[in-house]
Amino acid sequence: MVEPYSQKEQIQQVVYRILDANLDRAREGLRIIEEWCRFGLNNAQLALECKRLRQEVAKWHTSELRAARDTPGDPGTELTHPQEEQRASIKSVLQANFCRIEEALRVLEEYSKLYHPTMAKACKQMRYQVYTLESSLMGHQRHQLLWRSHLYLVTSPHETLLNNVEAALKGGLTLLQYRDKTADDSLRLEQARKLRQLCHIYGALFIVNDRVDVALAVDADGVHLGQQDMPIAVARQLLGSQRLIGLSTTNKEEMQAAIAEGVDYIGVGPVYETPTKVGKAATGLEYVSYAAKNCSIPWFAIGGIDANNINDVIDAGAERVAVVRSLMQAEQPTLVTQYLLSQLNRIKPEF
Ligand SMILES: Cc1ncc(COP(=O)(O)OP(=O)(O)O)c(N)n1
Ligand SMILES: Cc1ncsc1CCOP(=O)(O)O
Ligand SMILES: [Mg+2]
Repeated sequence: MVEPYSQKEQIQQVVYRILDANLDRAREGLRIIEEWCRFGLNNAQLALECKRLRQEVAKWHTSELRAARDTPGDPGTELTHPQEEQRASIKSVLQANFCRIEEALRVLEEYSKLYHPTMAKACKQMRYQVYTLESSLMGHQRHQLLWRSHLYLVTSPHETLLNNVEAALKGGLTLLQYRDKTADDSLRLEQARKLRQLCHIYGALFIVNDRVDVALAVDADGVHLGQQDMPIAVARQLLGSQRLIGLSTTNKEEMQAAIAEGVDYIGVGPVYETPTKVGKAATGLEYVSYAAKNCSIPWFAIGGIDANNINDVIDAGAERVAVVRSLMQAEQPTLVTQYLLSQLNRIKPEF
């Protein structure tokens, strides 16, 4: 006759099942992240780190734990949240899976204290390593998208702000800056949050003008600073290495200083005088040509650029432009976005 499990043994079986399920969960999540690093980013270093973590997790997946598995008796297999059935972008897939791995490692850490204290310590360490991996990967994604972005919409206050931005996103915009010099902070935060959410859905980068605190509060991808704003070194300390910092420049000295200070991109202009930035002298196309020859980081020509003159700016060497009025005041922002992008993507003849 088979002896029934004692209460202690029953609890041990439950702990083993929890450990078994969460070891699987952590490995699966890591594999999902690894596939993106490998095939999506072609980044061997990040893929290798995922693989190393996967193998470290697997080391703890002993036959004793596997033997406790009881899939038919698990009421959790049928439980899914509607959000799990659809994801808006690769970013959401990655974020959801990082969350899954981190939760699984936290569960492993707590329950393995009842099983193997060394395993608990190892899981804690792995959780911190996954946080580091997450921030490197998200930083990498941001930089890749920044380099791929050729049109940058800087917003101005507008009654239909969200609609205009969404229309531009529909036209292929991948980089947005929230700029409002007069709103009070509660409106600023509310709008920043909504815009960030919109950008998230469309897989676009979201940058906040001037305000590092607002950028952090809404988990923006970065901040855009001017020459009179917070020093870059202080902003970098607050934002960390994985978020983007842009800086406005009007001449070659400012450009070289910005590169030396480690900003991720610069604004080049105002190329033309503009009512959006009253009193700021135009740099002209000369500075655009200088940037084309000398700037090693992404740069955006800005100031008075529209569908009529974009080709002059492109001919002066610009591959990326930033606009306010051209899109914020457009009747059909989707069409204008598509037009500006088509001009920026036009193949230049090689001489
Ligand atoms: C892409 C880009 N370039 C330049 C600016 C101007 O920034 P700044 O000089 O700080 O002026 P304000 O925008 O704060 O008035 C920008 N915002 N974006
Ligand atoms: C914020 C800023 N910085 C330099 S020019 C400019 C405004 C550009 O606005 P517009 O595209 O409407 O001329
Ligand atoms: Mg500023």
